[in-house]
Amino acid sequence: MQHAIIKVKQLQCGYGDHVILRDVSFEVNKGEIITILGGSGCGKSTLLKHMIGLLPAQQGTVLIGDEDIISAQGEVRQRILARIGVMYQSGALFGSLTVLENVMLPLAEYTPLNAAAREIVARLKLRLVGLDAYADFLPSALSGGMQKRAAIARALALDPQVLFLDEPSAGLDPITAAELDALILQLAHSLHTTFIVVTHELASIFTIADRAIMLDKQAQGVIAIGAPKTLAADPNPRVSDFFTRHTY
Ligand SMILES: Nc1ncnc2c1ncn2[C@@H]1O[C@H](COP(=O)(O)OP(=O)(O)OP(=O)(O)O)[C@@H](O)[C@H]1O
Repeated sequence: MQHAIIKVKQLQCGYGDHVILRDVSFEVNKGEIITILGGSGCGKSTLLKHMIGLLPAQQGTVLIGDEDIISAQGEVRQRILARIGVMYQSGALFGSLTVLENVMLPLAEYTPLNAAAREIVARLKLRLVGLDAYADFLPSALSGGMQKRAAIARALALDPQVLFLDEPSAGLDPITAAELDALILQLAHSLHTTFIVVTHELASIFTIADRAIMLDKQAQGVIAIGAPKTLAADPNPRVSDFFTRHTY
């Protein structure tokens, strides 16, 4: 039986009174890789930011496990946040800290581990993403693809059940982007982590996604959910045209 680890229910999100997405409802099963798709400005990042509790929802709930990240406060909120890892589009590594120190940061913030234990855990995460030899480098000394891997290692620091990635292949060449896809698949299979990935990249979508959620600016919401192959053959052209790069 499938076990939903995330349940988004009638979520309405936006900024202030301005609504970007309405009535968004879907579930994500444990271990699934879900991609969030849609044209520029349709609200992919906005949805992601609501799902990680960074922005207040106008309506609805986002259950992670059985707890609502939207309304959670204090200790409950911290507990939910410790269950998720996030990689932002830019990678957002601290430039003045080494790669190892970057990965150790969440461990200092959320765990009682001492410095020696934090280092052991952080080195393990760097090994998982193939960067163990680069622990003492500053992020600026790494290539774009390696910076993304380091950011994923940091997002993995707390052994999250769910990893959110915002456009992980942005700015990468196709070969490096494909290597990152392979890493995502490897992590999903070996750690059974659930992935929610915002991406425009068709190659990535077909490679990694079990299911895709398509948002639409005009509809202000979800217009399709399903396996990429199914969406590519959807009778609604607003869905299938995304896969053939048809423009309006
Ligand atoms: N901080 C903000 N305040 C007000 N409006 C915002 C803010 N951030 C984004 N928006 C608006 O919300 C809408 C959705 O933006 P969002 O960045 O979520 O789209 P997206 O699908 O991720 O786009 P892209 O693919 O271009 O990154 C856009 O119209 C954008 O102008």
